[in-house]
Amino acid sequence: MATDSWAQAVDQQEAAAESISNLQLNEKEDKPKAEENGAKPEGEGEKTEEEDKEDKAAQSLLNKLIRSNLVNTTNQVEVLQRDPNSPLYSVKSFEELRLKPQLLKGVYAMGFNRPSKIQENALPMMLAEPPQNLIAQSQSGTGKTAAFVLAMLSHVDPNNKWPQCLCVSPTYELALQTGKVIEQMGKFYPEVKLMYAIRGNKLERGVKLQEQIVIGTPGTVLDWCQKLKFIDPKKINVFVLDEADVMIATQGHQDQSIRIQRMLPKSCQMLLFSATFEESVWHFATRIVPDPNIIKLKREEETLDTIKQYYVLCNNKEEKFQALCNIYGAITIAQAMIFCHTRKTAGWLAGELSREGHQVALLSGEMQVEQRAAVIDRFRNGKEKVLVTTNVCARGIDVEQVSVVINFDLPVDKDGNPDNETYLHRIGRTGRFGKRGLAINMVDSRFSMNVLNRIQEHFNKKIEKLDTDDLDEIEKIAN
Ligand SMILES: Nc1ncnc2c1ncn2[C@@H]1O[C@H](COP(=O)(O)OP(=O)(O)OP(=O)(O)O)[C@@H](O)[C@H]1O
Repeated sequence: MATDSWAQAVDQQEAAAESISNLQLNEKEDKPKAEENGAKPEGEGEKTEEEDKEDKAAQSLLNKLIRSNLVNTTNQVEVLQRDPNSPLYSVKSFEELRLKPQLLKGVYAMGFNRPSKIQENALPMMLAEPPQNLIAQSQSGTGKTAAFVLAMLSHVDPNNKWPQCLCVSPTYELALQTGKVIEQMGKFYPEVKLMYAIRGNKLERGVKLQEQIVIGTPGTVLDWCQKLKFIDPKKINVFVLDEADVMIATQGHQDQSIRIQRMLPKSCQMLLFSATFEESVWHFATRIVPDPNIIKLKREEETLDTIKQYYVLCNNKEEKFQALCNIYGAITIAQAMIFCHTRKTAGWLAGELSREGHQVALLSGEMQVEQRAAVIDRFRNGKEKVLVTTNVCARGIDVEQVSVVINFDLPVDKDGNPDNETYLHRIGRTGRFGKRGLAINMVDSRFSMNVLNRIQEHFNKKIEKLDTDDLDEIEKIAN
């Protein structure tokens, strides 16, 4: 998807300060032919699900909405200190951090008993005197937000009635989510006030903010510092840039963030967080954060080792549906996720399945993020047994109890090449959920057979053929 259209989407969203649904723009009619053949979607200016995938901001928000606790990982944190000779502190308890009592109370009230893996190292660095700069990368749900919120709250002086901490987030909704964490953690520290620098928030000219923490989107924060002078950037002593990987998807946001950073004093502590760390994020991070300490926590690797993989040969989507019914008729499936390439197929399939009497949940790109979060929640709680979805909606979402994954359409990128990474995400398991699983791929054309073969080669794991007209054969795969 072109960066420009994404940028435009974000700008519109900020301007309207409305719901996240504005991010799902202008979907035109799907092209049924391409979809039925399993061929790659052709699109001139058409926004397909694969392009929606780029919608990282919505994905990130979805993850936040459905996450109720920390993501566990057995990987070790990697720490690169700016000064390798200085001792490396890590803490195993929040007491060791000598937090203000009202903050410690806030942390415990949130149900945190001990620092998360990334917090063990990040918190001592962020709270050190003199302040240290930090670039931290770890997947969503590992405790980054809680860490920098605690650092901001620790560094403000509530007696000073001006902004001292500035936090920029890629979208209005993400800023609000972080704001909620600030409010929760600062519950017993009511002297500290928070202000949202987002486009819908209009202040009178000439006002000087009295709130100690300002959180907002880059464009508005820049305006408030530069043009409108609501904030004196020279008095900021902590600058946080959150979700750097989402931020850089918009060129405008990158430039604005850099311009904000340049207005801040040299002594200001700079902190940058990202869920991923590709080259472009790294390049941006080093422009925002001089002399950084670096903390990285690797994602847990997914593997196909404990998964039995099959494919079924069909001619069209009706046959694929029939094959699915045969599978359901032969084996007991507690919960399954079924992936389709387009919203249209997903909608059709969900309808057919519920006509067959299945309790089906449908996740679709035109749903608002909050609605999607609610659907995932219901499915997780077992209220529905089948979740039909396109890739974009379910990306990065772990539903531990799902034992069967069906690729009604195989994952391909926008050029029609196999999307191995997505295949692994859908089907693979991390060590944590090391249960055995079953994956069934529907093949309905020479094109999709070719995709399947290439996926097989890529992972060097055999995908067995399954005859869904043979009930005995299907029964065997469940054992
Ligand atoms: N030390 C902790 N103990 C228990 N729960 C924690 C701790 N730190 C954070 N959490 C909780 O874990 C979840 C994820 O934390 P947090 O949002 O800080 O992670 P993140 O890495 O910023 O992820 P995201 O970018 O998706 O928000 C939240 O529900 C948060 O309340």
